[in-house]
Amino acid sequence: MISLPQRVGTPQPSQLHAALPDIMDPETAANVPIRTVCCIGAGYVGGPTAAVLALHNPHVRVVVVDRDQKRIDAWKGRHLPIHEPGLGDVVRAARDGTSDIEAGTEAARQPNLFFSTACIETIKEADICLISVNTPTKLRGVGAGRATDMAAFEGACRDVAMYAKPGCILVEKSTVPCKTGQLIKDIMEAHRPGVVFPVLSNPEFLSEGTAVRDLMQPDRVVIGSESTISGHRAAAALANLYAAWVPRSRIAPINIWSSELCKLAANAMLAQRISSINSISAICEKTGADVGEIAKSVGMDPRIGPQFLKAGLGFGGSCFRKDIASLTYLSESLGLPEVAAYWQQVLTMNNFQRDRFARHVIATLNNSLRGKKVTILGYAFKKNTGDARESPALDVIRILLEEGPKSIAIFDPLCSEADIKHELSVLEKDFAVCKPDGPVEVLQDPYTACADSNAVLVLTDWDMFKNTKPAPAPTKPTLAESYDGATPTGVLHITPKLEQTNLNSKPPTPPRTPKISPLPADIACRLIPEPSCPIDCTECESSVTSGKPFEKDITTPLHWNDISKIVKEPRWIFDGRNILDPRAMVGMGFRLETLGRASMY
Ligand SMILES: NC(=O)C1=CN([C@@H]2O[C@H](COP(=O)(O)OP(=O)(O)OC[C@H]3O[C@@H](n4cnc5c(N)ncnc54)[C@H](O)[C@@H]3O)[C@@H](O)[C@H]2O)C=CC1
Ligand SMILES: O=C(O)[C@H]1O[C@H](OP(=O)(O)OP(=O)(O)OC[C@H]2O[C@@H](n3ccc(=O)[nH]c3=O)[C@H](O)[C@@H]2O)[C@H](O)[C@@H](O)[C@@H]1O
Repeated sequence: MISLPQRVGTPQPSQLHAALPDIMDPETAANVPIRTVCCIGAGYVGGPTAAVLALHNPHVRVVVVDRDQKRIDAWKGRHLPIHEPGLGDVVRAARDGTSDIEAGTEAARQPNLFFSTACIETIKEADICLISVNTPTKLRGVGAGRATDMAAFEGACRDVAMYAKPGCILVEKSTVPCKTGQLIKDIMEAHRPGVVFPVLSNPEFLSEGTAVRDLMQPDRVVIGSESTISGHRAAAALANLYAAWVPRSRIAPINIWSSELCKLAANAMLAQRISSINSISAICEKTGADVGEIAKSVGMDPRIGPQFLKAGLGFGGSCFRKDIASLTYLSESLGLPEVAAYWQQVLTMNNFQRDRFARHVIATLNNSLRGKKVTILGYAFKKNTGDARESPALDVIRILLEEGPKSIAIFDPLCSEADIKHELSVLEKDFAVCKPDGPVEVLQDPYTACADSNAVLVLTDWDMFKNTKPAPAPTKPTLAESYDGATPTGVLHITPKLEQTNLNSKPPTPPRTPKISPLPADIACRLIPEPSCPIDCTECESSVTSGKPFEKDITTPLHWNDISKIVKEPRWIFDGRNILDPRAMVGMGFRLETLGRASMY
């Protein structure tokens, strides 16, 4: 059990402390001018958040620091360390500045986004420090497997406590257990007794693959603060930075404990919907009901809504599982075992889903994988990201390996071979996994991966794997269909739609993706050209001299018809994401198994 501080959560300031300054009043923010922001942690949250913040606050210096030199170098270079639609342009505008259109008429934008490993020096200069370091699950010791490992977070707080200017605002951007604000105050007090460091909670709600859109047009920006004058002033200063592009009506000042807990609650509730529909999918398979039809009809009830009702292998990624684990641990620590058990069941159902999928594959292949090749199409935990962390594919592969397959070939359009192998290395204690000794091979070409395969498993919902009929394109792209994040004033670029696959012909190659940019047109047209990569750049997929773009191809549809000719009879396909059109697949000679439908194909 963890011992939580006994101080009571702060009541709503507006109700009890009429004399406190109004957080949403720009006048309040004027008391705390922000010139330098330090963002600690240059990962999936820190990098994009800092870039969007810098883009919209050109007069504020934003410095992202990380201990990982390689990551920082990547942020400074042409190949950013993470793939997010539109992110490259945002980083370029803020990091490199823009050129004048006509010298003398319009001033060029000066660079105001910087990346550095000089953590301490940057913290010393900062008016505000956003902590966006990793907060994974503890692997050993008290609470192992459930409690949050706060080592990185505490380390960052200590650095701020020791080196920041008095009055520097410390912001929890990482997802942390409820009451972490108190822990921070205790760390600050231990290192700098008597010095005021306002602490805010400002959880991040972005999703990978749509991070720039989510940051550009957030549903809400939650700012949790203490009910003190300094707390309110600090919250007003942070709100003011966001107000540069977010309508103030979408900025929600709340009490700090609510803010910390609302992040865990939001992730838990989203994950709960996925487990709920997945539980129904298991019933569907035994009854002849179709989970897709159920999700559609249930989601038409406006009280329920259609989102997060897609049945499949269950949720993966670095956050849902660990945040629910953290919530169950918190509940138990508070003496609420029933609450802990309730949320634990969401995780149990998630494991059940991928477990029964993998076991169904094995059962269908006559309960033996000896001498057989299995192909995994898609490793990323969802489409449009190269993030290989906590993918459902890992659990599926673990179960398949128990059956001693001849080989497992993996293809993912974006996840790097190194990242996939790093994830698979956790299996090494039980199996020799990767070649040359083990059976697993990561391949760059989906057709080579599928050749001579006894079963092809679709484990990520990549658009390029789909063969379903797209919805008719609207005359004007909606924001969701645009670059995945253009601002209303920005340049809208339409993501190419996949054409319907004719059963007997190759799907047409879509037109090359137009350049995608979330930037307003006047900035987009003034980006400073990036220097070419050196000819031997290891990050480039192909040499720049070949004339090919160096971005990985995530749009060219897979030619299922070609795959039907190279896999082994009876051409088993197991669709773990329900993205394949059964009739089209059967028409090409495949035998298709899906989740949430009785097996009839
Ligand atoms: N990945 C996502 O989509 C989202 C993540 N979150 C939360 O945001 C936090 C960060 O997540 P990610 O960005 O995915 O993590 P990440 O692992 O991609 O990045 C964290 C970075 O922090 C650096 N770091 C750790 N300790 C440091 C220190 N003391 N000084 C300087 N750098 C340090 C690491 O080197 C790493 O590069 C987590 O709490 C996560 O739960 C919240 C919303 C979305
Ligand atoms: O705290 C976080 O890290 C973030 O976690 C999720 O974002 P993310 O994990 O990037 O991606 P999601 O789109 O939520 O998908 C998570 C997993 O659920 C799966 N999923 C999603 C939706 C669905 O209907 N069915 C389903 O199986 C996805 O395939 C994926 O494996 C939340 O959506 C974000 O709001 C949150 O900020």
